[in-house]
Amino acid sequence: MTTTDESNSQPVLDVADLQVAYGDLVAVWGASLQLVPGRITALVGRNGAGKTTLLAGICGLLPARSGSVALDGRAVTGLPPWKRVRLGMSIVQEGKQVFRDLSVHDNLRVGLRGRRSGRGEDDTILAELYERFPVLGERRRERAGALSGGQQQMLAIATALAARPRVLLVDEPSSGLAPVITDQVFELLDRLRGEGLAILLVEQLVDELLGGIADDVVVLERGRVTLRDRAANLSAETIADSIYSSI
Ligand SMILES: Nc1ncnc2c1ncn2[C@@H]1O[C@H](COP(=O)(O)OP(=O)(O)OP(=O)(O)O)[C@@H](O)[C@H]1O
Repeated sequence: MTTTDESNSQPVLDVADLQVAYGDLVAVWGASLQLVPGRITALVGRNGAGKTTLLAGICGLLPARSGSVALDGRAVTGLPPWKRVRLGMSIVQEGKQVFRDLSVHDNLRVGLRGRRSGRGEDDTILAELYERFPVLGERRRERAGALSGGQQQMLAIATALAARPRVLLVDEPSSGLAPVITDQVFELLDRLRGEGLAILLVEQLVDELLGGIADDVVVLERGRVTLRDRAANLSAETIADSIYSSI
């Protein structure tokens, strides 16, 4: 595996030697990575490499077989997902995961429930989200299922943001979206990075990643990390070589 210097910032998320399995089928064999505030780490690899499984292990949707996950230095490895959300880690799962039969507003209210603090701030957070996502404000009373695919993806991200995370895990947000909408999603992630979020982004669009959205790249191949480096040090060819190294 290739590794280079990490950022000077303290990691907010530290994943160490994490192994995740479905019964006897081990899908992730001891993956390690760190996320720091204000940086986007891209997680790439071909279909079935274990990216979604790794995200599930990090956020607690799947149990760790071994290894650890620490958030701000606190071990969260054995905690259920909702507790990790309360501690500051939110996930946007693949496939525009929204409650299609609930209104836009009620979807966001579900997201608010992930927060640790009381309800006093709910209106402030909702107002901030509608300011950030004006189209969601305009369509707040409509069923989420009536939104376009891009708007549903934005709603899924907004719902994750309602919990005010410091770490955001995002699984292939470009999936099924037109390039112009994908650009909008990446612009949003760029702004969130600027606001200090630590982001782990599963993405197949390697050219887009190297075009500025990724600060760091982690390649997963058959459940193992085969490359970890700053995006600035990498070319699309290097990444492709690593992704397909075992063919
Ligand atoms: N629910 C499941 N039960 C059993 N095996 C699974 C399950 N989900 C995924 N797998 C297997 O785990 C391995 C990793 O799958 P995973 O979905 O994490 O890969 P991925 O890199 O996210 O792929 P993709 O890019 O297609 O989403 C694959 O061999 C897959 O078949």
